[in-house]
Amino acid sequence: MTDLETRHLSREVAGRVLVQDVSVQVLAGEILAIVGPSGAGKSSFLRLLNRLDEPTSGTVLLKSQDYRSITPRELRRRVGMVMQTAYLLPGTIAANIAFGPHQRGKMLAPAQIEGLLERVGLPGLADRDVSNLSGGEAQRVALARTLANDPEVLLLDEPTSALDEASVRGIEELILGIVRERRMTCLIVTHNHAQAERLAGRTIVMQAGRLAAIGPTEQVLHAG
Ligand SMILES: Nc1ncnc2c1ncn2[C@@H]1O[C@H](COP(=O)(O)OP(=O)(O)OP(=O)(O)O)[C@@H](O)[C@H]1O
Repeated sequence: MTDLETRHLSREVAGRVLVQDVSVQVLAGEILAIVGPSGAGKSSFLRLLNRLDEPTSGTVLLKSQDYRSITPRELRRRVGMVMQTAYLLPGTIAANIAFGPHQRGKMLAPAQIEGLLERVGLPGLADRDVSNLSGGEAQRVALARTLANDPEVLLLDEPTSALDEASVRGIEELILGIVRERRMTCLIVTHNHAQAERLAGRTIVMQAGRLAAIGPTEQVLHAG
């Protein structure tokens, strides 16, 4: 089943085309990698998918529904995003995780917060202040914070590129496990081809804002 579809998605800023006519269908439970040279528009493309940026033309369908008919807040709940560096709010880990649901008037019980922390490998750390977390721990909190919103789609923008090699593998395992368990749809921007091969069944190559290739990861990355 197609969970997320882009139709002729384009974004132009000041006469410059950042994303050009990208049409792609992503299936429920699928991890799709987005690779390509620096400046190819990978992050720009991802940011269109939860309307952090507005497309100039084209649209996105979420479970066949045009995303322009979904309020931005609801859209961002359903389409969660984790960036290269975790932008956490000052305070405790628990407060960060409770933030999204709280904004929608929903209080998370301590047991729910602990359940999320256990899932991301940080049991018992609810009361820890986020100011002294390692990069890997902060990314785990960012993932838990996103999962607290119960999203259907997970957007990951270079989620491990700021981490040391040991943390990278841990976060990759976590992503694979979570996507499998929750049958989420996941798009991950990565410059690391080995990572794309470890995580993604299919891969998109972007070049100069366009979709230059799409297909099974190994096939796409070893073509030409
Ligand atoms: N808001 C903006 N206004 C103008 N130009 C922008 C804006 N955001 C990004 N760009 C430009 O658009 C191009 C695509 O940027 P983008 O960050 O999407 O590429 P990328 O493929 O993710 O690159 P990288 O791998 O280096 O992160 C770049 O040339 C960038 O400078």
